[in-house]
Amino acid sequence: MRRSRSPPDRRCDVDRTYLARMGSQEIELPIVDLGPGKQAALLMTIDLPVSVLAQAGRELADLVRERKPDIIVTAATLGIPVAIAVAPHLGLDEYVVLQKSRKWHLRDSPSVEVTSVTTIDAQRLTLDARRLASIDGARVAFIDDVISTGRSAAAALDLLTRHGAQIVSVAALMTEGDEWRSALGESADLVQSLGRLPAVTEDF
Ligand SMILES: O=P(O)(O)OC[C@H]1O[C@H](OP(=O)(O)OP(=O)(O)O)[C@H](O)[C@@H]1O
Repeated sequence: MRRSRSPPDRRCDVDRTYLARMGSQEIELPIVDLGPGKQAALLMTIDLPVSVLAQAGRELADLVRERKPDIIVTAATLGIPVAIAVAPHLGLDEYVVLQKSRKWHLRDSPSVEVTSVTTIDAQRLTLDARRLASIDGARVAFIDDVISTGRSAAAALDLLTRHGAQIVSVAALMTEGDEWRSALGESADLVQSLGRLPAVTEDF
């Protein structure tokens, strides 16, 4: 695959990749279809080299640290490696995952419906009832890989605040476009990230 060395935020129209700046690092992302007439530069944390994600975790922790979180909460699936990369740099050994798989042991746990930018059908974010005590009254940093429409983060914040969380940061490796600002409302001011991807568009 031919690599373009264009600066961040330049669109690469031939090789179908996009070079983005994520903190101190440059990452090359595939441009993919996200439904009829919609394309995006796709950041998948499972496709990043371990060393790149580790460095990003250090740098995202450097941003979040000033908010003094007691605990990190993330959303399955692709936010999990980000939470694990960030936590040690904040001196945190515990994190909570809002799960998406329907499980017998979660059938009595609180949940909320969500449809993200990538998904075709609605999913549910579930907060394991056994972890409610870790959330109630805690300063929570919600950490995800990407914030695009903002619907996942907004749903997560709704679920967490209903169970006593004080949200002090909504952090992501990258934001995508600006749609998330309206979805998050006042909580948009809490967003921290290492970079920005172009909006999902018809003509990438
Ligand atoms: O701002 P939004 O439009 O909500 O998009 C962002 C969300 O989309 C992705 O998750 P996805 O729903 O693809 O699930 P996955 O992590 O399980 O792949 C990503 O991990 C975020 O949680």
